[in-house]
Amino acid sequence: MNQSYLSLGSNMGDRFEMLRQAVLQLSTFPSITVTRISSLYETDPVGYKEQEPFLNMVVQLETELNAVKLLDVCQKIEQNLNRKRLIRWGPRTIDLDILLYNQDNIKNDRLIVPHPRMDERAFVIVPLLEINQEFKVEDNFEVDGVRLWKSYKDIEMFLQDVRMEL
Ligand SMILES: Nc1ncnc2c1ncn2[C@@H]1O[C@H](COP(=O)(O)OP(=O)(O)OP(=O)(O)O)[C@@H](O)[C@H]1O
Ligand SMILES: Nc1nc2c(c(=O)[nH]1)N=C(CO)CN2
Repeated sequence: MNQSYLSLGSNMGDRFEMLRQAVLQLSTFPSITVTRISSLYETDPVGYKEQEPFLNMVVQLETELNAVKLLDVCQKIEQNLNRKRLIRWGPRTIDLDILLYNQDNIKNDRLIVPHPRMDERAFVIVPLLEINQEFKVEDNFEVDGVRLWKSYKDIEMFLQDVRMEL
């Protein structure tokens, strides 16, 4: 069995519902078990700044899929949730990135793992540290623009939560 961590982010439409649907689709995929979820964080946009704040979270999962197959699933979920992306690092309904896959270092034409930009992204590191205390951060790591938005006791409580957010 393989363990992986994914980063999820949304800043278009009903951001909460996008995250909830993405985790629901992951958790109902046959060879994936979502084992932990972080809290949800509201985060200032990084990279391209002229856009709405994001909701971000990180999930831990176990899977029999190899990393490229897992990426296929992530991209399928992005399509299902109607992701449209016009600007690099710009607004999106949902983004799923593979942060870690076991302790593997992967580099091929579709995938780089660990995710090459994760170390500099507080919106990734803060939720990741919440569910993976073994992850080592750089000494000068700064947390800026990341605010706790909502926490859940467990995955079921998250999946059952229904709210309308515009
Ligand atoms: N670890 C990874 N997780 C997800 N996609 C990756 C990874 N490494 C490389 N990729 C590739 O990156 C491509 C572009 O991904 P995407 O459009 O989500 O980028 P982005 O989210 O805008 O930017 P960033 O990669 O900085 O988060 C994907 O088609 C995928 O093949
Ligand atoms: N706060 C925040 N900023 C971003 C995000 C994101 O998920 N959260 N995703 C990006 C593209 O990967 C670019 N900038």
